[in-house]
Amino acid sequence: MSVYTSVSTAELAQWLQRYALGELVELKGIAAGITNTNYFVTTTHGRYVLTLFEVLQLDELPYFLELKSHLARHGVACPAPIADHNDHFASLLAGKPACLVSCLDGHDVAAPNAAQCYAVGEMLAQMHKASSTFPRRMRNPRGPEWWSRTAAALYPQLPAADAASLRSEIAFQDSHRFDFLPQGVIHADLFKDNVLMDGDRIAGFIDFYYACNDILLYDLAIALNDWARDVQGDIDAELARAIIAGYQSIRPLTEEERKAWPVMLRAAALRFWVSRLLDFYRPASGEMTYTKDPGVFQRLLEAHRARQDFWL
Ligand SMILES: Nc1ncnc2c1ncn2[C@@H]1O[C@H](COP(=O)(O)OP(=O)(O)O)[C@@H](O)[C@H]1O
Ligand SMILES: N[C@@H](CCOP(=O)(O)O)C(=O)O
Repeated sequence: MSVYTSVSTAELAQWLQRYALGELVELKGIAAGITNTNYFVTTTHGRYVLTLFEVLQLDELPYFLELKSHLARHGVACPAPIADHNDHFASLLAGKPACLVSCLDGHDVAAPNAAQCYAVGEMLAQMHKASSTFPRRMRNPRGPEWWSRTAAALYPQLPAADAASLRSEIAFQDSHRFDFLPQGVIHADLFKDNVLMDGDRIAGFIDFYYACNDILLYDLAIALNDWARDVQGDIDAELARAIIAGYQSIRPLTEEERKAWPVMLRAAALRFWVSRLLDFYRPASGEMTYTKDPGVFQRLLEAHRARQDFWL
């Protein structure tokens, strides 16, 4: 149950007075989620999601909340943050930075079909286009400098063959930088559990807290590596083609992006292999995460290395 910070109805009713949302009717904890505390909040005006941030500080929130607001304003499916009477999206509640966003219909899907993959690709391209006018910037906290530094700290703990494989991929990625490719705001973690689906329609992208400015193609690679992965852990060609086709229906890839695509798929697998290794070997004390299997992305990376056809 991911309710780390308890909020009483009295405390919330008092806090809600800073909004034009009516009176509190119901407060219900949300079991899903890993990092933050989430509640469904029903008021006399409607239904919202309350997030209490367990890691991010109040002054770190504007990029993420203003990005969601910008995207929602442009019709991208994502929760819209609600502003209070001071025109702020976030303030302290129960000692934690907290915000309210619109509540979306839909659920995450564990085994998507091709139509759902197409819809995710299409919405991702819409997000990339809509964020081109977003004025704030955020560097990627988990880019090449981070994965090199993190891997260096992990090598002594890894089995020798895994360390060698990781070293060789980092060297390969270092020799293939693509800073000249189209850049913009990327979600950077568009896994299946970060998209709410209503049938084949996208109800909304959620969990924007790795969003940053980076290479757009890299975001498509991150999404494909999760959405199109089959139960054996390799990529299902039909689902891969669907997500790429959905993306290109809105933003066709350039010739340079098509050339970079195989390397980008490997970079996207590397990033999550390293973060899962970090969680596995160095769980931060008191960190409230469930360890996910790093081997999933190690095997996917090895499959990408051996591949000839990349579904373009
Ligand atoms: N705007 C929303 N509308 C409906 N449900 C939401 C919304 N935001 C989050 N949820 C629900 O809360 C769960 C946890 O949200 P998530 O952002 O993944 O949390 P965490 O930041 O803790 O990982 C989601 O799986 C979803 O069920
Ligand atoms: N989608 C990632 C995990 C994202 O990080 P978290 O901090 O939200 O757990 C993965 O599956 O590795």
